[in-house]
Parts: sequence; C-alpha cells; structure tokens
Amino acid sequence: MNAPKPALPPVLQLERVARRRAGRSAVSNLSLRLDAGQVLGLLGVNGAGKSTTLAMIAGALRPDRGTISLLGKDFLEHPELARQAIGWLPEAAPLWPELTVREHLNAHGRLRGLSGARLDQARDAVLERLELKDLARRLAGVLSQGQRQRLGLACALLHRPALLVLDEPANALDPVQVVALRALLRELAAGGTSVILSTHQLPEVTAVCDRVAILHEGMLRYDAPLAADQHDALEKTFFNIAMAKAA
Ligand SMILES: Nc1ncnc2c1ncn2[C@@H]1O[C@H](COP(=O)(O)OP(=O)(O)OP(=O)(O)O)[C@@H](O)[C@H]1O
Repeated sequence: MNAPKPALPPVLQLERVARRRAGRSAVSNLSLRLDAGQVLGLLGVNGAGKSTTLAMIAGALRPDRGTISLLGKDFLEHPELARQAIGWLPEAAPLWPELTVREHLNAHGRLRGLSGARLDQARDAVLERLELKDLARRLAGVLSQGQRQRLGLACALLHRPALLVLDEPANALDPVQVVALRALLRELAAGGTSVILSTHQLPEVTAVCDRVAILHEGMLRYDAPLAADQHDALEKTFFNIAMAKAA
C-alpha cells in the first residue's frame, strides 16, 4: 500500500495578524488560510481593512503582530519569496508614465529574474492574454484608466506567481473586460494559481470566488465557501455585517 502523501502547506496563511495605521487599529487578530487554486473574495465597507490586509500579504506593509506564511515558509524571514511567488495589483497600478507597456513588462520580468527567451515568452503571453498587443509601444502616461488597470494586471501575472493579490481588479474596466477578467481568474485558478481579491462588487465575488471573507472594522466577521447560486444570501450576510452597530 502506498504511504499517504504529506499534506501540502497552504499557499497563504495568516495567523493573528494585526496592524495599526495612524494610531488606530486597521486590522486586528486576522487569521486566514488559502489553498492552491482557491479564489477568495475579500469584502468590507470603506475603511474595513481590505487594502491594509492585501498590502501586508504582498509584503508592502509589515504586520505589527502575527505571522504570514507563504507556501509554508514565514514570509517575513524569506522576503525573496514575495518576489517569486506573489503577483500584486494594488488599488492604483503603480506605473511609470514615461515607459511603454512593453518596457513595463520587461522591467517587471527582470525584477523577477526573467531574461532572454523566457522573458520574451512571458511578456508576449500576457500582452496577448490581456489584449494589450496593440498598445505594446504606447507610453503608460497616455493609457486610459482601464488600459492602465490591464497593464497592472499583466505586470502582476507575468512571472506566473503561485498567489495573485488583487485590490479591486475590476476598477475602471468596461463590461467586456470585466467578463474577460472573470474568465482569466477562473482559468488561472483551474491551473492551480490562488487568488485573493478585494472588491465592492458583490456580483464579482459570486462570479469568480469559491470563498468569501468579510472584514468589518479590521476584524474578520465571516469566512465561508461560496456556491455559485448564493448571490442573495451573500448580499444579506454582507449588509447584516456592514450595518451592525459597533458593540
Ligand atoms: N496610508 C494610510 N495612512 C494612515 N491610515 C491609513 C492609510 N491607509 C488606510 N488607513 C486607515 O486604515 C484603516 C483601514 O483602511 P483600508 O484602506 O485598509 O480599508 P479598505 O477596506 O481597503 O477601504 P476602501 O474600501 O475604502 O478601500 C482605515 O481606518 C484607514 O483610515
């Protein structure tokens, strides 16, 4: 009889993570786990702590307390893991106006250790997948908001990270691109990529996520699997949490 395979470590695990900002608690006592191929939607009203949480996961903000591990390794002790294993799209894609779309992708690829034919292949694949081919030689400074968002996504995806961290990824996308983004995220998840995304759009969550977490006043108030037909139930849960008065 074959010995049972050892369980894989979660792609992402947060344990009792806390962070204060401007002297106030922004996130407290947050524990979350994400396995390979899961798509987790992070919901919450303005100021609930979503962006702070995603910035900590992406390594851009250090937690005051708690641990974050990536593929079973403490992420603060192995910061190089973030570069290899995470693709991050912050709330506003950080772009250099004087670089072209293609130059952005080259720069991101090199930062992630890609070069030569591997870089060319990775760059051309995301240009194609995010419908940016015709814009490859355009300066980022003259892109529309939705085009900037697609370039930000392309930069996050380029090195095929194990974990994609997306802060309101559908922002500024037109309805055609929103549908294309949904298909892209489902396709990545089917290939084993894990995704954590924050959004204010409940339909986005029901369309692409298999789990939902709701933050309120920096605390995790809900974390459960989501079936495809649960839009109304999710809306009810969200409003119950969002409208609750602080205890
Ligand atoms: N750069 C900052 N400096 C100081 N405090 C901040 C900063 N960014 C966020 N905060 C504070 O941290 C808390 C959590 O904010 P955060 O941006 O994480 O919430 P959010 O859920 O992403 O909100 P939104 O939906 O409005 O984007 C809020 O009280 C906010 O005022």
